Amino acid sequence: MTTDPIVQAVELTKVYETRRALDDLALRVQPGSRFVVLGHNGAGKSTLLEIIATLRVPTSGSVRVGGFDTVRQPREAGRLIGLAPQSNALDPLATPTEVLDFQAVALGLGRRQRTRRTRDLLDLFGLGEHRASRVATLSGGTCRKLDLAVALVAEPTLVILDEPTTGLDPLARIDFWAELTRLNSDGTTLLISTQDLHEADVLATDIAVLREGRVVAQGTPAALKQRVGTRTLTLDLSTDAASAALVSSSRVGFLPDDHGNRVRLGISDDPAALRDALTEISGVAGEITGLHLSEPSLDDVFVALAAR
Ligand SMILES: Nc1ncnc2c1ncn2[C@@H]1O[C@H](COP(=O)(O)OP(=O)(O)OP(=O)(O)O)[C@@H](O)[C@H]1O
Repeated sequence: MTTDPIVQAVELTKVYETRRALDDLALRVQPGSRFVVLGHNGAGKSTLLEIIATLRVPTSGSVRVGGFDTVRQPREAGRLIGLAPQSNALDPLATPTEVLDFQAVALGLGRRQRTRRTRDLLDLFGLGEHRASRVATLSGGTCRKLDLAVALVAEPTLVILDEPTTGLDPLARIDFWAELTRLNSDGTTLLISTQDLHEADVLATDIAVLREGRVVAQGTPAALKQRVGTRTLTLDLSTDAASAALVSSSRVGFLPDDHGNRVRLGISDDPAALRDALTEISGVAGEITGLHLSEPSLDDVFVALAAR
């Protein structure tokens, strides 16, 4: 069964003066997914998210959100979207209660509705104890939760987050990822940009890898890893000399590692390749002191794509 995408970008191009930030880009985001746009600095992530969020106009091509064209029907499209921007745009002197209430006023909610919505969102993100503290005194993680709460005031079906965990410490990031997953489990679609491979791996149901304004790969994390990554066999030998001898004589392609006594081999499921690798390992000079097989990672995906 196919469902209509919540976001569909077609032949999307954005040129800033002479700089082509997006180049004939195509993208489909399915409802209910956690869709991560992954790319280095300058890949075009913010530009893409801002066009989808109706904040920028493309040079050519189009984006539809929930079927509404973001240029011709920005109000209709915008009603479906909650945006948590990249930079911290919160007023440092306001309290979380005031920040949320201000957003509710901007959306035209009545007083009773505003009070209820503010209270519910403070509860949802465990922000109750900070309700009357000034934003300037809150931790980075708490501010990011408040950013997310602001994006949710309008009860959007699509939440867009631009590099949401930049600057957070590891525990705050894990906590924030849990909030995002919980939010998504209620059916909200998440569209997230990041340059962090680990974040993409933890969060994404779908990933689009962006490079120089183009989608160079798209799929589930598992599919992307399978597509470009082979498993890696790591072997520790008792001496550096034994590992050097294996590397120089290897026919299956053992490579040296930073650790002098360690060698690595990219390995596939092909039975003949496996047999050849095992034959070489069994003939190794010296003792094998460690053996480890690791699954392909998103790092492998990135390295493979960067080499093309
Ligand atoms: N307002 C602008 N005027 C001119 N060039 C811009 C503008 N905004 C972005 N660019 C350029 O467009 C390209 C894409 O930028 P964008 O901010 O979309 O990338 P990004 O992947 O979000 O990068 P980052 O991770 O650093 O935020 C970059 O080369 C950037 O310098």
